[in-house]
Amino acid sequence: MAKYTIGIDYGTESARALLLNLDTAEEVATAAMNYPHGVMDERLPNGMAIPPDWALQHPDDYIEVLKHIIPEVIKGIDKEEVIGIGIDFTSCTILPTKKNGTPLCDIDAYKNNPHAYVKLWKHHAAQDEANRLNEIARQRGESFLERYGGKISSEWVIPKVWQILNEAPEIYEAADRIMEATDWVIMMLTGNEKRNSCTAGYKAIWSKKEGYPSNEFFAALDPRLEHIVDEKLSRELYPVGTKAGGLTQAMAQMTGLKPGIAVAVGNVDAHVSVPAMGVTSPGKMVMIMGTSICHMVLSEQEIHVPGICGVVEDGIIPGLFGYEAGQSAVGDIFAWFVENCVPADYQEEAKTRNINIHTLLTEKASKLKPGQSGLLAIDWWNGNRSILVDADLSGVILGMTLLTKPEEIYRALIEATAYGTRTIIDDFNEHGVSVEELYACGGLPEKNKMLMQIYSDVSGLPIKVAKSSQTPALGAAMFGAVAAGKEQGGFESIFEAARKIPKLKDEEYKPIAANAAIYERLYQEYKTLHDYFGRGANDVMKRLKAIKKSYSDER
Ligand SMILES: Nc1ncnc2c1ncn2[C@@H]1O[C@H](COP(=O)(O)OP(=O)(O)O)[C@@H](O)[C@H]1O
Ligand SMILES: O=C(CO)[C@@H](O)[C@@H](O)COP(=O)(O)O
Repeated sequence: MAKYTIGIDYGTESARALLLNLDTAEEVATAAMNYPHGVMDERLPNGMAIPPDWALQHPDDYIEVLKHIIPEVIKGIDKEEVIGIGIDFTSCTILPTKKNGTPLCDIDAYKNNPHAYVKLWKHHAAQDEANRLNEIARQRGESFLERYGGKISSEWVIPKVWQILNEAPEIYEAADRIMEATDWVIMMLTGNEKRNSCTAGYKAIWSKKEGYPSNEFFAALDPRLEHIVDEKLSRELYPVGTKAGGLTQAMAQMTGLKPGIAVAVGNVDAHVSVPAMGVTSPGKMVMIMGTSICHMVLSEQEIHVPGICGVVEDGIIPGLFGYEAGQSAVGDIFAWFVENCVPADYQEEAKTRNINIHTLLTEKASKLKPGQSGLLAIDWWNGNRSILVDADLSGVILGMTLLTKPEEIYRALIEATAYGTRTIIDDFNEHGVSVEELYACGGLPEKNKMLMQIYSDVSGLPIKVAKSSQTPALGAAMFGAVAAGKEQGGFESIFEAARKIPKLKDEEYKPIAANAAIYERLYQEYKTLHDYFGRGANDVMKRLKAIKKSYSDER
């Protein structure tokens, strides 16, 4: 009898399911569904306006998608053959719930309060709280700061929860639990609150050696936060690959699966992608390239690298220190350009030729040489995650003239994101976490070869590409097989899974020397601007943002 597992990848706009044949390593079927409520960044379901920099989701969507995508991938196989499920999620994505897991936004008394909903990873409205947290942590000499590159991001658990407390204390009070969405879905699937140590490590300031920050630290932030860990989070955490429990009868009925099959503890999209590319050793950076990019590296040592998102022992692969850095907008910047800045004759040409605007712009941009447009951009359309860790920074395009063409701007934006990645690679190398090769997965490597060549030219490194178009879902399915265990037909460890399952494409991108030489000069210019706008020499971006905010405060 064949053995299968299912991986579910919860992305920003949609969830994807993948059915993996454990004997042949074949991805038998995939299915995707957009979240019915999408990303709520302007209005709540009742039409109420949401302030700027917010990004919410509806937790009911996470269950709704399962009703459709799981039955779709298991069509045609015997459900007895599916032995496990793993999931991965965008993170840090959190929600307030009652003790039994009921989300507060599903309770009439709270459904009109935006703080009762899921705060998506790219909710950037807790920057004030993050700034205060960092200030207080620095004053107190808190050792945890170093593990997180010197700063805690506004995207993470504590700033987000503190924002709830500041702006909606009644929601903080009513929440018995504040959960990562990945742990919440696992609770819904198994009935068990078994939280994973990966999200706690990267997003909630927990470490295997030191645990959470002390209650005194939380009290120094706000006396009402003193017992946040025991009252709203949990000190009981389980390493990735652990079985969280068996699939409940109700969920089995809803999805068409067999009750009791193994469900792995929750995981994160970027982190599951590392073994899903076959990477289980140092020196190789895995880039998950889509709306944003996450940069993941392993090392045998714990080194404090400034500006990264974090280093967590066992956070990606057991026995190694897992490093994460990232850019909070990449594909999203190109999407913004396509939606807002493309003239009618380009739209018309794309329509006549039946190609999408990205393809048209890329075709035109491919004819340009590095530096030929005279443009240089900074990629901070959604703030800067690494290495400045500042959501209040914004984008720049420099060098525009009356002759500047859309494809020149499009290429400059792609180059800007490549410089952002180069800054991160240099930061790791300079601090002793070596990056010698790049491994790429996600939507962008599939969609844009020019972009991949630019990344190789700008970084000066070769790039290998995943064969799977659903690498996170594949990784989640691999962890599902580890949770099921060898006896059930799964795997003994994630190392065994990473040896047997992943495949790479034959094509590999290699730097083109002539391009790399010009990009080196352009990158030096980027670095000068990066430090000028990003390190306090000129805080114009923050001043502009403050003026902009004064309008929304008036409302
Ligand atoms: N041909 C293209 N070239 C560059 N970017 C593209 C192209 N087509 C789509 N995109 C961008 O890819 C992103 C989606 O990437 P994908 O990996 O599919 O999504 P996600 O990050 O949500 O998993 C969008 O932000 C979109 O703007
Ligand atoms: O930050 C993380 C992982 O730590 C990601 O979940 C976040 O960047 C969202 O990724 P996507 O762009 O939705 O693939």
